[in-house]
Amino acid sequence: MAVLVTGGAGYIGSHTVAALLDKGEEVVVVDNLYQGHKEALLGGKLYKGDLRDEALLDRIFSENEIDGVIHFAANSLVGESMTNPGKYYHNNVYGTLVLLEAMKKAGVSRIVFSSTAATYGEPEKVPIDEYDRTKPTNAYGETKLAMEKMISWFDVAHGIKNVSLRYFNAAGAHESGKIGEDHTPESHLIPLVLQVALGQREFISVFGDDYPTEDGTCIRDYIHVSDLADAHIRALNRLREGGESAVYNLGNGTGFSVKQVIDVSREVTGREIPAKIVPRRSGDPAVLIASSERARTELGWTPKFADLRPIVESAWAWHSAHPDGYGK
Ligand SMILES: NC(=O)c1ccc[n+]([C@@H]2O[C@H](COP(=O)([O-])OP(=O)(O)OC[C@H]3O[C@@H](n4cnc5c(N)ncnc54)[C@H](O)[C@@H]3O)[C@@H](O)[C@H]2O)c1
Ligand SMILES: O=c1ccn([C@@H]2O[C@H](COP(=O)(O)OP(=O)(O)O[C@H]3O[C@H](CO)[C@H](O)[C@H](O)[C@H]3O)[C@@H](O)[C@H]2O)c(=O)[nH]1
Repeated sequence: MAVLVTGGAGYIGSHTVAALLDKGEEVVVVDNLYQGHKEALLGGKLYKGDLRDEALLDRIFSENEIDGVIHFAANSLVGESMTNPGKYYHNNVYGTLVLLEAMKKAGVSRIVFSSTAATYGEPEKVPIDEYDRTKPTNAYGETKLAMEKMISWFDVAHGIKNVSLRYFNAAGAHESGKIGEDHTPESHLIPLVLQVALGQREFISVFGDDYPTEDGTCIRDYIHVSDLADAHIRALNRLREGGESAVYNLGNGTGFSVKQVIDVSREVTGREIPAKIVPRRSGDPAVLIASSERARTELGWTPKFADLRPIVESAWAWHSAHPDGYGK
């Protein structure tokens, strides 16, 4: 039996593929390589193609014995989702519909889904737990919430059991040093800060220092990509054991400000890392911190990277050894 990983050549997907292979799982990947890199796959069988291609999905399910799906494939740039929401509904929501229909046809009844803290929008309280209100403030988060709900209705109607994992800020790289984060364009804080350390950018823009936080910059909950990978496998195994559908937050439960991220990166890299305060980026909540108690209790999940420094160290190990990522 194999696990189908959609978007498996992407950042979090490739780390999950690596973790599945370590556990001796057979892995099948579908990725159109829009953002992904075939070099990021440490094994498994790749179908290069689009999730929205019904015939391709039917072929993948008929050529392989799939017992569960881990679904990462999506577009995830918040800013772009605000200027081109149609792209997000088409790729994220319609893509998920095609996947679910193909699963239904093939009789595959387990899916672990990449959701996001963006489903909550501006939090009513921190830490955020799974019972808190979901009110996305951008089209990306709205499509992820729609995907979660669609998957739940396929459970009600067709018994497709599911776990939606709402992750906070993914960061870091694989311990082997072989795979890491390589997005074009890059929008995430830690890789951008490290690009400044590498001399590839002149300075890091700090999006606002007038937030109601101690140092005025936004606070986020950074979670290591390998800890995320581990949670996906635990979620899949829970479904294999007959567990009910569920939603879990995945974060460390500790927040770090943008300034703290820059300071820790200066310590880790020993480089100066110039920073410039620029206006706020629209749609950024001041503080996002996860309560992951439910994942800890029900999945037995404990993040190995509980502090920011080792997360930045692992990211730096990747970026300094691969300054051009996977290459052009
Ligand atoms: N990176 C984060 O901090 C973060 C936080 C919360 C949630 N997420 C979610 O996690 C998932 C993975 O994030 P990531 O940072 O690894 O992104 P990524 O862009 O690196 O990976 C997504 C992969 O999906 C592929 N893909 C996209 N559309 C496809 C399609 N129609 N058909 C086939 N392949 C397709 C891309 O080529 C890419 O390899 C996304 O769904 C994202 O929304 C990410
Ligand atoms: O050049 C930059 C980039 C980011 N930031 C700040 O750094 C923090 C982290 O920003 P990221 O873009 O790295 O991450 P986000 O918190 O915006 O987004 C992450 O969490 C979201 C959920 O809230 C989504 O899931 C999204 O995919 C995921 O990357 C934010 O306060 C942002 O304003 C800067 O100051 N300068």
